Amino acid sequence: MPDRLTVLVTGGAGYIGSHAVLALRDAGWPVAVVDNLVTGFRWAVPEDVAFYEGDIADSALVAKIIEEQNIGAIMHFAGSVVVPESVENPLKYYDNNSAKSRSLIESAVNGDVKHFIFSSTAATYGIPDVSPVSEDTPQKPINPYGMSKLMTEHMLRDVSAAHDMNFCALRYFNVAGADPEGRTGQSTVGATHLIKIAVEAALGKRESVAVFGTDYDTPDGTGVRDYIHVFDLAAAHVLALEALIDEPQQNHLLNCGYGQGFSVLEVLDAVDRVTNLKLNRIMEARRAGDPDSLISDNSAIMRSFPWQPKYADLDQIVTHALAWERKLGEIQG
Ligand SMILES: NC(=O)c1ccc[n+]([C@@H]2O[C@H](COP(=O)([O-])OP(=O)(O)OC[C@H]3O[C@@H](n4cnc5c(N)ncnc54)[C@H](O)[C@@H]3O)[C@@H](O)[C@H]2O)c1
Ligand SMILES: O=c1ccn([C@@H]2O[C@H](COP(=O)(O)OP(=O)(O)O[C@H]3O[C@H](CO)[C@H](O)[C@H](O)[C@H]3O)[C@@H](O)[C@H]2O)c(=O)[nH]1
Repeated sequence: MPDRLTVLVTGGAGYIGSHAVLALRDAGWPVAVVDNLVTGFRWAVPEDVAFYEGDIADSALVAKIIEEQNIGAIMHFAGSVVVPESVENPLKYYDNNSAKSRSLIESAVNGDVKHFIFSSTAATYGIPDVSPVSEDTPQKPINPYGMSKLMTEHMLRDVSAAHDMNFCALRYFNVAGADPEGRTGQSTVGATHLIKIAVEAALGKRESVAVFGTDYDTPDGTGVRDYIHVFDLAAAHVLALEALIDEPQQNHLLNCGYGQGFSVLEVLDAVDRVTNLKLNRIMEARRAGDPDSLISDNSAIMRSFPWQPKYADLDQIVTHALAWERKLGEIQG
């Protein structure tokens, strides 16, 4: 069993970060969180977790946290995540995702932090020529969001070669669902993700769900994605931490998905099934920049870590997303 170092989770008040905090705690890892609460929520972090409100680029603050909490590893979720916004305002993304990651990595090196886990994305692949997509598929992002993340992957590769730090970049496919115990979930205001939107519609928070494009080169003409339950994704982060500690010379670049695709219509059918409702679907034109299909080849993560997904089931993902959406209604009043 590796030493119980303390893990600094950046963006731990956000959607995926708050699940990682719970997964780490459940596995017995001491945790601290830094978050500037731009899109996150203070209440999403348990009271007994050390919480620092501030920016990852505030080097004095990060140095203080590393010192005070004896940080041995960083899980870096903090960032800006809206693809169309990155097209309109690329400098925001190159600042918050690339420049500020550079600053955080520098703080990690200066603070002698030995392990770094980074939230990367399938958006670094752009529109791949192959399906499923493996890690050696050329990374050709088609938007500033994907490019801003790819730049950070490159920084980590170079820094780990020059300094005593190893890293794991996890390239998430489509993250969805919520903590099965209902402790946290996706609370993002104005979210654009399909499953979040569909459960909002099921609860009457929206009138309808738009289906963006019906003429894709897919079996039913709508976009196909590989949806991964956020609980299983958080578990993969804990395994990544343990792998980095066990083998300090080894880095990992790994896709996170189940290797199974579902179309937009299949997702909406699942929501109908789970809720016993019929969502109002509005067929619309394609959304700019959407690939037909994005499915992960997940054989590398299955080989590298003892990862055993528990919720690789679309109906389970929808059930948990729906339960959280209900609870969120109560929290928000
Ligand atoms: N949601 C997805 O489907 C998805 C897919 C691939 C990758 N990712 C990546 O996962 C990470 C988490 O995404 P999420 O969906 O949980 O988003 P989120 O917006 O819910 O979480 C991001 C958190 O980071 C905080 N933050 C942002 N900039 C910060 C800064 N400069 N300093 C300190 N805190 C800051 C926000 O307040 C928020 O709590 C992101 O890096 C994102 O790019 C998400
Ligand atoms: O209201 C909606 C929302 C989405 N879609 C469709 O549903 C699919 C999934 O769209 P999402 O917006 O849920 O997710 P994306 O695949 O666009 O992108 C997500 O996954 C990417 C990686 O694959 C990036 O990480 C990105 O940050 C994250 O939002 C796409 O075919 C999209 O066109 C609709 O039809 N209607």
